Amino acid sequence: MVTSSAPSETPIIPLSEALKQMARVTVLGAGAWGTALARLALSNGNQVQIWSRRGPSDLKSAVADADIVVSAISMKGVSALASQLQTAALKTSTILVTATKGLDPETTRTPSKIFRDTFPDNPIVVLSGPNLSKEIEAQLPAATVVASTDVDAAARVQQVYSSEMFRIYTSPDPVGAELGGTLKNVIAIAVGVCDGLKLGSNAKAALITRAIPEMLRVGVHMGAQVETFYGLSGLGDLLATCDGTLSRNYRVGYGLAQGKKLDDILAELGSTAEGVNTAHVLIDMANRDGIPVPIARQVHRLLRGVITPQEAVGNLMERQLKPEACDLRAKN
Ligand SMILES: NC(=O)C1=CN([C@@H]2O[C@H](COP(=O)(O)OP(=O)(O)OC[C@H]3O[C@@H](n4cnc5c(N)ncnc54)[C@H](O)[C@@H]3O)[C@@H](O)[C@H]2O)C=CC1
Ligand SMILES: O=C(CO)COP(=O)(O)O
Repeated sequence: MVTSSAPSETPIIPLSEALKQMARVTVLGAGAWGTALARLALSNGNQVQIWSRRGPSDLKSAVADADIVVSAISMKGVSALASQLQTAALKTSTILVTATKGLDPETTRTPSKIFRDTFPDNPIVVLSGPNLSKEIEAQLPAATVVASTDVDAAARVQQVYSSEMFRIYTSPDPVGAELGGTLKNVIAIAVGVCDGLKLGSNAKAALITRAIPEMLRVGVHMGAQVETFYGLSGLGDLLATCDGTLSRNYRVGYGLAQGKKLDDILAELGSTAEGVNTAHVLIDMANRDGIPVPIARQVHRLLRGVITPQEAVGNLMERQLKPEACDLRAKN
């Protein structure tokens, strides 16, 4: 039997009881992830509707009665969507869940920060973890994190989404949870290059491991908690996304290593690979604030066509020698 809730001193609620408290859920975005999140909520007995910018329903009526609004659109649309939602006069009791993994190109804000700035009175929850949508749609077991500074809102989303096939943990660190999911996309591009060049298991292990201090440096700089990066939304998502061809970001790197053009790879994918935009935003931030991100920097140069995949590998291998110890304030 699946149970909700976490610490041992809190009462354990049988899932069947939790499901009686069904919610009205509106999912924004009918792409791969929005569709999967709508299905998960529906199969738990919730009342679900899905809104998409090209669909027939208007946003205002789609969110009017919602207890929970889940935003699962690409990063490029989040800022405009938040403004549209403001016009739609969202109720302040509505829980806003963001499932997007990206950074705003104009402001470097995460989606939860955009929603927080636009809706200061609404509970904001981040949903993030190792959740390749194809596996979720195939009803394979998965786990994720719902993170919020509002403990009750996180618990409510946990209850609405938890099932025998989708295990949900709460966290008090929304920024850490969404940054883990966002930053690993850039690393997945690097790992795709590594595999595409057939550099072997040693190189891949080194790349993934060295990515962790890099992600931590950015995370700490942006106000995230270190331990979050060692959980499902950090290390967990990094491993899932770097595992192979189910990840679109990995496929971007793999294609580049095969000599394909970025535009052709993206056209072939036909869906979102957030790591491309994230690399640009991240490097702007790293340059501005002096954050060392050596792997992301090589990915960025490769995406811009300034270096070849082989040169990216050489540039990483030939950096100045140093101790391994992970200094979060390292200068190189
Ligand atoms: N597919 C997956 O396995 C997972 C995806 N995510 C994240 O979810 C987000 C969406 O990804 P997918 O659904 O896979 O991508 P997708 O490419 O399948 O769908 C993107 C969706 O965003 C909408 N959209 C794009 N620009 C928009 C705009 N300007 N205004 C309104 N809507 C807009 C599209 O109409 C579409 O519904 C990304 O940030 C991704 O990193 C997170 C976890 C898993
Ligand atoms: O975030 C994801 C899995 O957790 C999806 O990864 P991709 O966007 O690389 O397909």
